[in-house]
Amino acid sequence: MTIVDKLKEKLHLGGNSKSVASESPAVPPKSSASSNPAVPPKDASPVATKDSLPDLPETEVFDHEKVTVIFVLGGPGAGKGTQCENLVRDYGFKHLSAGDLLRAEQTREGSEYGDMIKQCIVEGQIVPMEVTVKLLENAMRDTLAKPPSVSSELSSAWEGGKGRFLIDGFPRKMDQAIKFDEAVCQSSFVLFIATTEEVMLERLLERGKTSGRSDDNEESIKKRFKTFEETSMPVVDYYRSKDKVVEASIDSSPPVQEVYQAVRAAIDPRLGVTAPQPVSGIPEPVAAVEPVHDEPAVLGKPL
Ligand SMILES: Nc1ncnc2c1ncn2[C@@H]1O[C@H](COP(=O)(O)OP(=O)(O)OP(=O)(O)O)[C@@H](O)[C@H]1O
Ligand SMILES: O=c1ccn([C@@H]2O[C@H](COP(=O)(O)O)[C@@H](O)[C@H]2O)c(=O)[nH]1
Repeated sequence: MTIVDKLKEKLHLGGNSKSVASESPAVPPKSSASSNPAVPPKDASPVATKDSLPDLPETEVFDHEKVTVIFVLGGPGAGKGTQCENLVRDYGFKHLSAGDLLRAEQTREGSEYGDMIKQCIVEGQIVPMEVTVKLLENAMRDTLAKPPSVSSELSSAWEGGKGRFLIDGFPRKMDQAIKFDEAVCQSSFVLFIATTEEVMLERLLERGKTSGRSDDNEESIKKRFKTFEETSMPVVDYYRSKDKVVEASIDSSPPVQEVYQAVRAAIDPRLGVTAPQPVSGIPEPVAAVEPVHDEPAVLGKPL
């Protein structure tokens, strides 16, 4: 068994993907002074060496004809998680936050990646994509094996191997976008929400009073803004160039419910949603319907 195989076994990151690197002889990391191969030297940007990272599959693991993936992007504190909660309730999505998965892996006992993730998060840096993509792949597999309970109107979204995921805060870097679309599941579209740095800073500092997050402080927040502009906005632009962003941006400055109205109006046409039935029972055209927030969306054909 190679070092890579052993690491994967310890990490529970193996999945059922075809391993290429694990067949090669293990090459110990050269640049890290740490005994943990995934931890970068203190003065370097936190990059793990290729050998210490999980292998990823080469072709799509989940059939995008059955499994719908929507990426939810926006700056730190723009309100992605908040809007996802609403969408889960009304559309029967499974919400997967890349940040939450990384934080869970960071504190998982025995994780070889814990220190690296911790350092990346506090520095506002992007964790090497192999780790995040594998965590997402595993979470999707687990969810499809045990689908969430949804209302009867929405149950068809999870039948016969089908599923629908909101992947929040991912992809943050071009390599992640390309790898996920190619090897995990081709994404359907991107929901992009945006507000000013001033608003995001205020929200995050407020959240930081109770969140316990190591990056909800002014120093980390500024670094996260920089990474978002330099590394993550090109991802949004890339999807925009492929006409996969629902709107140029949804302004997330107004109150939550107002933002949610804009979110629903933007995603419904892409989802093929038929309007929630009005009291009279006569369906109205989608464009004319003011979203009814407490009613589930009736989903049309898969994307
Ligand atoms: N429209 C809004 N108006 C006021 N406060 C909001 C709004 N949307 C979200 N918030 C608050 O702002 C904070 C950040 O929101 P949220 O956690 O949803 O952002 P996020 O984009 O997921 O952040 P991160 O990228 O850091 O995980 C939360 O405390 C949330 O309650
Ligand atoms: O794809 C990703 C997503 C997140 N990260 C790291 O996690 C933190 C926090 O992310 P939130 O979405 O705000 O919860 C982010 O700043 C990155 O350090 C990542 O590396 N890759």
